[in-house]
Parts: sequence; C-alpha cells; structure tokens
Amino acid sequence: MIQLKEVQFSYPGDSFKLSIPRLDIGRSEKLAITGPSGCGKTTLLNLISGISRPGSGRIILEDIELSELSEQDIKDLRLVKMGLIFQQFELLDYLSVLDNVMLPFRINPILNLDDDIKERAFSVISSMGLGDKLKRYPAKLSQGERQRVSVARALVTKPEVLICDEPTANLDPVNRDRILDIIDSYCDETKTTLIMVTHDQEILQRFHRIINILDYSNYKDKNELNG
Ligand SMILES: Nc1ncnc2c1ncn2[C@@H]1O[C@H](COP(=O)(O)OP(=O)(O)OP(=O)(O)O)[C@@H](O)[C@H]1O
Repeated sequence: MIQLKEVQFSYPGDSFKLSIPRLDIGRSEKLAITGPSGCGKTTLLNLISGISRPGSGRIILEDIELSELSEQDIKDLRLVKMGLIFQQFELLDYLSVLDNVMLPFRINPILNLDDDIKERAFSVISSMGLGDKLKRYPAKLSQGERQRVSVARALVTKPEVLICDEPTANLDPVNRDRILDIIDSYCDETKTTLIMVTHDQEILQRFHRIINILDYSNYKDKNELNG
C-alpha cells in the first residue's frame, strides 16, 4: 500500500541524513517504528504523510506518487486518506471537544460537512467514553481524555492509514492501554494500516512488524528487513 524507494532526506544546514533504500508497508499492516532519539522516526512519518518531501527517491501511496502532487493535493490526500495522532495531542484550546473532532471537515471543503458528519463525530466521541464532554474545552480534560479526543479526530474521517507519533508517551499505563485498544480495534475492524513510532517495549507485541531505523543505516539486503 505504501512504498518507499531509495528515499534520502536531510534538513537544510543539518548533518542528519535519513536513508531508506526500500520500505513496503502492506494494507492493514500494523508497523511499529523504533530507534533511539534523533534517529529520524518523526522524519520518516513526515515523509510518509507528505509533510516533508524527500531530497530524492520515491514515496508511493497506493498508486499515487507523492512527488507528483502539489502541496495542496498532498494536504487533500492527507485529509482524505490519513489520520494523524501526535504525542502532544495537538488540540485547539479554543474549540470544544465536538468542534476539535469536527475540525478536519471544517478546514477542508473536500470533506462534506453535513448532518451525517455531526452524527459520526458524536458517535466516535461516545465510543471513546466522552459522550458527556462534547462541549468541554481541552483545558478541562485529563491527559488521557485529551488524547482520546485527538484519536477521535483522527478516526472521524475514516482514514485508510493511521499515522501515530508516540501517541501514548504522555499517558499512564491504564490510559495508554485504553488508547491502544481503541486504535487496535479500529484498525482490525476497518483493515486500516497502522504506522506508529514508539519507544515503549511493552506495547510492541501489538504490531505485525517492528523496524528500527538504525537498521537502515546498515542496510544490505531488503529481504532482511522486509522478508
Ligand atoms: N526542522 C529541523 N531542522 C533541522 N534538523 C532537524 C529538524 N527536525 C529534526 N531535525 C534533526 O533531525 C534528526 C532526526 O529528528 P527526528 O525528530 O526525526 O528524530 P526522532 O527519532 O523522531 O527523535 P525522538 O525520538 O527524540 O523524537 C535529529 O538529529 C534532529 O535534531
């Protein structure tokens, strides 16, 4: 479903270089990305989601070459096909729980804002156990509740790929497991592809495949990684 071929990336004025000779991520695969701090995990997620563009190489989502898309087309593609969940939740403080979850529909005219959407947002929020907090603002939510809102916002558009950057790093084990159970069930039921950066060894058994970015710097044979 997602392919990276001979991808090279560096930041202007920085010595860091990310090199991914080959990475194939299958439909409905659950992939964990690990590696020490600064090795390029977030950078890889940014490349896959089209937030950053590689210096060279190809990134293909289904049959779409990301390099051939304009910035606007990549944004649209991200909104329609991808759900993003971050460590810091990234909620807007001045919007209620319901409005935060409806945000993807408000910022992109491609996604129609109709009554069904409001129903869907309500139903996703309720399934996270937050049905009684629709009008509450993020400042008055617990950390676990905030992350459940950001998961609801990522799932409300029915993404085909869920991209998560350490989504449970700021949560206690109970909230962590609750969030991961929600993500797992959603991906199982909808055959959604899951790509998650994590440092947490305790959750790795949830994934089909675990890659360590450091392995790519010693890359020799793609079959060693993908076989
Ligand atoms: N905007 C930027 N400009 C220049 N260098 C950057 C930028 N963002 C990240 N870097 C550098 O690129 C490298 C990879 O960063 P990245 O955030 O991808 O690492 P990471 O593996 O996700 O780290 P962590 O586990 O600490 O979050 C780091 O050395 C970082 O300092």
